[in-house]
Amino acid sequence: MIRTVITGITGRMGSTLLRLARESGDLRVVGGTARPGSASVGQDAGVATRLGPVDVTVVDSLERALDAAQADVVIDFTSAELSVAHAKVCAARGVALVVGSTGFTPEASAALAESAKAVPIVAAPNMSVGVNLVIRMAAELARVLGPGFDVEVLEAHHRMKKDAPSGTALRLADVLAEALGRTQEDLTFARHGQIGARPAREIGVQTLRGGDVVGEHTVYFFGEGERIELTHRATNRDQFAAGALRAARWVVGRAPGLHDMADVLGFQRTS
Ligand SMILES: NC(=O)C1=CN([C@@H]2O[C@H](COP(=O)(O)OP(=O)(O)OC[C@H]3O[C@@H](n4cnc5c(N)ncnc54)[C@H](OP(=O)(O)O)[C@@H]3O)[C@@H](O)[C@H]2O)C=CC1
Ligand SMILES: O=C(O)C1=N[C@H](C(=O)O)C[C@H](O)C1
Repeated sequence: MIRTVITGITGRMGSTLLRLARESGDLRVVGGTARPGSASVGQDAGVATRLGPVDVTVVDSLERALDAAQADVVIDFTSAELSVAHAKVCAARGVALVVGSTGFTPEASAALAESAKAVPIVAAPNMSVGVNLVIRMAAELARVLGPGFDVEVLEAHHRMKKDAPSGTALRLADVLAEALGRTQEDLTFARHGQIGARPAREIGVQTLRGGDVVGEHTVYFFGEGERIELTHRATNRDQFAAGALRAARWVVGRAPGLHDMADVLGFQRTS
């Protein structure tokens, strides 16, 4: 059994992870955390998430969770800031980590990489196998279609999402830029007013927010007389959680290092 701690266990992803881990047969949830002061601290995690008792008491810090139970891996879908702090705790305690949080600044990414010198970490903005295939396919399409096509990325998420553009849209933009020999300077995140003709090198990244949209990403390749649209639509969170559990199985026992879902899935890296 892989002894697993889930941070933010009552969150949208945390509760999905708890449900799927419980059904998995090979992962045992031995700890869970929630925000200090949250009503769920001190409750059974299964009761707090309406799954039914799981005999895991929610605590208010990762340190407390790791003091209370020996763990092989921590799965963290909270926020970039908190994931950096959790990675430091994992590094100090020698526990492997899976990070699904998004919204990383360059400094936060560097801090995560620092912790990965001590323990193995898998971090990816999207843990769905389908999305990771779409990312690969987008890079391949860009390489084959070349500069004659204008490339745009559109993402849509629920009204509660805190970061924009989504981590997945940013990853798509990065792999598209690399495939097309473009740079971060070529990424455009907003258009308004007299913007003039579209620069040929531009890669647009646009954001929609509303309702309960789980996660949608489309890459448009606009050509002359034709266009290609590559779309992924998540209709629930199970595939993100299933990917994270797959990453947890993969990361336990690895040497220290920072890994992506592409490594977990055995893909060649695209960026
Ligand atoms: N990689 C992937 O495949 C995916 C990534 N994500 C990313 O995962 C992250 C979480 O998303 P989502 O589950 O929708 O967000 P939620 O807000 O539902 O979950 C985050 C949870 O973390 C809790 N939390 C806040 N502070 C602490 C703390 N100090 N200690 C412990 N827990 C804390 C929150 O509690 P409270 O509600 O009280 O603030 C909340 O329950 C986001 O960055 C999102 O973009 C999401 C889906 C898929
Ligand atoms: O916050 C979300 O919900 C999601 N966030 C991830 C992202 O930012 O790419 C992945 C997924 O689309 C859901």
